[in-house]
Amino acid sequence: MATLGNSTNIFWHECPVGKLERQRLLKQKGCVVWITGLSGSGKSTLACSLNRELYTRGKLSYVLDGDNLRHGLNKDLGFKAEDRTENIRRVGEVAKLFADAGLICIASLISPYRKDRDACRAMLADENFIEVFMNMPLELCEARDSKGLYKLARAGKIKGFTGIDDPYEPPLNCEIEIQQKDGVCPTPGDMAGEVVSYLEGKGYLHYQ
Ligand SMILES: Nc1ncnc2c1ncn2[C@@H]1O[C@H](COP(=O)(O)OS(=O)(=O)O)[C@@H](OP(=O)(O)O)[C@H]1O
Ligand SMILES: Nc1ncnc2c1ncn2[C@@H]1O[C@H](COP(=O)(O)OP(=O)(O)O)[C@@H](O)[C@H]1O
Repeated sequence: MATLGNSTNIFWHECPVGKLERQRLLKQKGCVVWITGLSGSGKSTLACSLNRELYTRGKLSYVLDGDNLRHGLNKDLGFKAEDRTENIRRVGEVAKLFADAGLICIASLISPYRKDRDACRAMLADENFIEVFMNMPLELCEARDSKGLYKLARAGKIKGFTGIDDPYEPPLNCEIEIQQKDGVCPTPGDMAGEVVSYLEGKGYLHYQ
């Protein structure tokens, strides 16, 4: 019996089919690929490209995209610091469930605060949390401005916009960093390929 947060008198119920059996069934290992970076840095692009590449290889993955989750699970949250923290905590918990289900869970959120990302890492066995930093310059993200939000933020019409008047704390020890080479951004396929190579090398795409 335990007390956790506001929940009292609660018990953990173990099911007979466990993570190992699910992984054997799927012939892969469950993990979380956590993509962090500024708005417009290419998080959703990488998430979708990686999702497609894994599917092509017969591997099951699922994308948890920050923007999309704010249409449902997280629609009660805004962008002040405590809301972002709760947003990341919830997605971290959901991602943990997907990884436990045996899937390669791809979470793509700005997740601007280091302590929030580290808290998600701490929810999983360390090697099962693969942090991917979209290290793109603000100038590039702002020039892309695919949703017109940077323009609104610069005009003061959106307050607390990440990179403009709200902080982004880059990872200190991420597993993968995606950046421009000679001023050129890798293609979506190349970005996905880099993550697939990492997963392959660490044995996530097989189960023996
Ligand atoms: N104030 C402010 N700051 C940053 N982003 C904003 C803001 N207001 C709205 N948006 C839009 O919300 C998307 C980011 O949602 P996330 O859930 O990923 O953000 S966070 O991780 O909680 O910081 C983000 O989507 P992406 O561009 O895909 O990153 C924006 O479209
Ligand atoms: N590697 C890339 N090469 C060229 N354009 C890209 C690349 N990644 C993203 N983009 C473009 O940049 C814009 C923002 O990408 P998006 O994936 O929506 O970023 P985020 O999810 O981080 O906000 C989109 O118009 C997208 O097509």
